[in-house]
Amino acid sequence: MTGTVPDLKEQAKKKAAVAAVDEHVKDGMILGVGSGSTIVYAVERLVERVEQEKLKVVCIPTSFQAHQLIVQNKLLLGSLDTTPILDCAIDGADEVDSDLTLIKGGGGCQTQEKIVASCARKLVIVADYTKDSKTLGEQYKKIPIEIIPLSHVPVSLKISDRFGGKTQLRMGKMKAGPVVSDNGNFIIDWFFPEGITDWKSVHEYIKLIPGVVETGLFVNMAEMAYFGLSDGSVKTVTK
Ligand SMILES: O=C[C@H](O)[C@H](O)[C@H](O)COP(=O)(O)O
Repeated sequence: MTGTVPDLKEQAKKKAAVAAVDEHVKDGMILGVGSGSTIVYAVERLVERVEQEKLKVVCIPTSFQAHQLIVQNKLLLGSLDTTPILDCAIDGADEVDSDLTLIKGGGGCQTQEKIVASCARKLVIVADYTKDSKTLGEQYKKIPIEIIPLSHVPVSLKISDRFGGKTQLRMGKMKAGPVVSDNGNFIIDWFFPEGITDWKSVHEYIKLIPGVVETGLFVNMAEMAYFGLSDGSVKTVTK
């Protein structure tokens, strides 16, 4: 059986990504391109459709990774400077609750992802079945928070004093020292305690702590989520 579970998960990511690109991408649109492993499948499908249907789609990246995917696949690269209003953004998530509140930033990209999503008429999430939860924390136990480097100790203290739980400065795997985001900042992972329900207030409180750049909580932003399931089907949830 070893090896079949990861394959199922990859298939589920791909199914969700293909379904979302097929339903939401239209000729002439400005599209936000998210970050992470699921979005790679969305870009693959986008490339197929652009080639087959001769679509003109301007792509706005949400990270260095997304920028590279767009450039390497010879898609049309745009920016928020020239196109600050997007028709749609397609992105992954680390966990999605039944209200479509999201945890994002497992790859440290939540700040640019949130900026791009905030400029889009709709945010569509693509994910596999392991991300589909009733409440946040069922599967993913932490909120990634991007911070200005010198603030990591006071920000961590303020979060754990107010809400409990435990914070951890994200450390590099190949790099000595902390992970540095695409914006030159650090990431704190906050392992939150059980029982939190008002994620909007949590986000607002943390966001106002000096030094915090952005949280990985996306509240009232996603309009629709596509989850690839283990049986090969796709579940959609609409706000
Ligand atoms: O920082 C990373 C992003 O928020 C990703 O969209 C998120 O971590 C989901 O990534 P994946 O599709 O690899 O699970």
